Amino acid sequence: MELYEVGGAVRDALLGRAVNDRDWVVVGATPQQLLDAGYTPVGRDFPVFLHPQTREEVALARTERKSGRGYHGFVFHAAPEVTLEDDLARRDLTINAIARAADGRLVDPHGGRRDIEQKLLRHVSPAFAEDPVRILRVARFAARFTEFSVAPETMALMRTMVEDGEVDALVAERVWQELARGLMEAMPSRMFELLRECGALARLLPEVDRLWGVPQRADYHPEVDTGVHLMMVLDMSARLQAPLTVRFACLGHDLGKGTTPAEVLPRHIGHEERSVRLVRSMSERLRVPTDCRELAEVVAREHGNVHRSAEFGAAATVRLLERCDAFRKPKRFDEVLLACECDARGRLGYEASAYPQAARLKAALVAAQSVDTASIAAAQMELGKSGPAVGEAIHAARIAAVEPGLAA
Ligand SMILES: Nc1ccn([C@@H]2O[C@H](COP(=O)(O)OP(=O)(O)OP(=O)(O)O)[C@@H](O)[C@H]2O)c(=O)n1
Ligand SMILES: [Mg+2]
Repeated sequence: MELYEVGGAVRDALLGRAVNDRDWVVVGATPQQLLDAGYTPVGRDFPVFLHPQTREEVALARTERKSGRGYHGFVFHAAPEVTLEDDLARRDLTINAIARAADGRLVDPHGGRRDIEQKLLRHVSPAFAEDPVRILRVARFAARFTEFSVAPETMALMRTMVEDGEVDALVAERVWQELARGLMEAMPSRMFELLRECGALARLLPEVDRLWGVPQRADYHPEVDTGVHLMMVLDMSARLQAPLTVRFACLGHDLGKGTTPAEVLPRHIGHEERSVRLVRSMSERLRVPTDCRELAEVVAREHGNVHRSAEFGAAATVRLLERCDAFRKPKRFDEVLLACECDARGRLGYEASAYPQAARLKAALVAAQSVDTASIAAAQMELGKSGPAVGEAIHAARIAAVEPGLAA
């Protein structure tokens, strides 16, 4: 049997990028031979094994045939007579279909090196269409390899796949997995722009797709278009190295602007509440993890208030902190502020602006946290008061604690 390194690791090495996970393909072996050599099988029917020492993934060379729609219905054919070339031919992109033998020799039947030089994301063969997840993969590779463009024939194929309803059959988990990865790349906007271009965004995230063509007030938003603004906010979240929770909150914060009645435009009165509902339904549909979803809801609801908080007095400031649940979740509150900063700076001409609201609210939270809630509660109990009275006394003490700092 022969082992070849394949896929992302070979690509990334040729690109001069750091290599994280390595994938291998083995040719001329049976599953039993691998088991005898100490490899551990992954899953049941999938011809993938873990190397006895390195634990890296080693897959039997295989061909794939699709027997159904969406992400179900794959039939694998792995046998000792399947060649390396057969295996490379079933892969998604030419840059991902290069193999490296143990002696360093490259096997590159689809011009992967040429496409790396020309910075092109190009599909290997029409078999690309057998796996609709690949549309999302191309989009997230575009967000990562920001210099690369999608070959016109690959874009055309992606469009046809969308028209054929292929992305409608994708399961939520796979969509979220790819979206989450793309959000974490260097230029998330490129993922969404590509998905939009091939029509997949309208199928997968209609509430996001709808934002293009929706105007905003030019005095707040010189870029005017809501979709353009959203892309700037996402790229700002990458520039500020925000975690996934924050990037997802950025994605959701203005969804409500897509359902503003035409006669109100370019104003968006009450868009925050509409955003919250849309974030909620989108999160449910995609099975978005709870931490992402909860942060996104808070940011959707409160981002306007956080922006305006520069002019808030002590009482309004404490109410904002309480609505954000900042006392119980101070770390999450930092993320709320970071998402709001991305929103404020994700506007044409504001990219380098300061966001003093964040420091001001953080200082207010620290001041309000100094309030000794336990002894206030005890004192109220002593007076025979309970529940709401305790809450009011704590609230008042927090306002008093915040006041001096805001005046300074
Ligand atoms: N839907 C898919 C998934 C994977 N692959 C192939 O399997 C390899 C390994 O897959 P994976 O690790 O998911 O992607 P990488 O290309 O390694 O990218 P990453 O850096 O994100 O791991 C890919 O390079 C590609 O050749 C494919 O053709 N179609
Ligand atoms: Mg990989």
